Amino acid sequence: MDLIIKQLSKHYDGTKIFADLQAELHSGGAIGLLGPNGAGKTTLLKILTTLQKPTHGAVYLNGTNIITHPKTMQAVLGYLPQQVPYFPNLTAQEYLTYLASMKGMTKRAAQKQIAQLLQRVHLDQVGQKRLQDFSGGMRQRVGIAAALLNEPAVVIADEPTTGLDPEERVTLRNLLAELARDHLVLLSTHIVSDVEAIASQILILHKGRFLYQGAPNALIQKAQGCVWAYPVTSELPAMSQYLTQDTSTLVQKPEGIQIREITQKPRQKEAQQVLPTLEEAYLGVLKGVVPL
Ligand SMILES: Nc1ncnc2c1ncn2[C@@H]1O[C@H](COP(=O)(O)OP(=O)(O)OP(=O)(O)O)[C@@H](O)[C@H]1O
Repeated sequence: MDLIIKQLSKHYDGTKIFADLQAELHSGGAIGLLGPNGAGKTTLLKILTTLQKPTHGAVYLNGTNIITHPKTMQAVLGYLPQQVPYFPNLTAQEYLTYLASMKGMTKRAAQKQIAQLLQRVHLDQVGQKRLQDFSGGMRQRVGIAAALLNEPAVVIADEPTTGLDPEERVTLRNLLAELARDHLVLLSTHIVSDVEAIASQILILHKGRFLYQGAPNALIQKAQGCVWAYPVTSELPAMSQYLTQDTSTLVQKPEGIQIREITQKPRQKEAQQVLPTLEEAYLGVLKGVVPL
């Protein structure tokens, strides 16, 4: 599966959200769309899912423009929206059966597929429980099962891990990673560790354009020389003096406390260059410190 984005722009009431976006997305490894709050990730995903029209531009799915031929995308799409529709009184099984009938599946096909999907998202033991008794992570997994009804080839998930505890987040992203083996999986997030764990390609959307697209490790390489660390000896309450810039973080190490700074010119003489994390590389891109 190939999804090609060509000169895509979106304006709301004359305000530009993004302009002239270009990208080539291929199946085989999840694709992470990263960007701060308000960058336009949801707007872009809604255009890719054909829920919204762009102001200009085209998106080709295996060569067909889905802006002019939305059914081409709708026929192969599984979408996990930011807010999974919530029917508290339905059991997981009832909810999925209802959605399957909306998608025109026969009762028999639906029953078989729902049983398989509940197993795939590790909810087969609780299929008869009401959604009101599910945790946030379990509801997100019901959302994934719903997105996978009718065996879509493209899965698009909008901030799927937001609000989940660390264990639920790992379960969900492992599920997305597994799906990415045989689906085109695109997920948006502002949480770098989500894409770090599963994405083979990342797109960074900021100030209306893609600042970076490529492999996560290539971004880390670009950020070499932009992250510096130095030890500090003060007690924790006095640390705030080192953290006055939003490019600095405090890190607890077995040997003591370190300040890590994203900059080309460290302020402290004793600072040593260190290997950037993906999160630091991402922040460095947003702040214009990492040369692209
Ligand atoms: N229907 C709309 N009309 C006008 N402006 C809108 C509309 N929908 C979104 N916007 C604006 O577009 C910008 C991008 O919003 P969007 O929800 O796409 O960002 P996002 O990256 O998904 O953010 P978040 O991570 O907070 O969900 C925001 O400034 C938002 O206020």
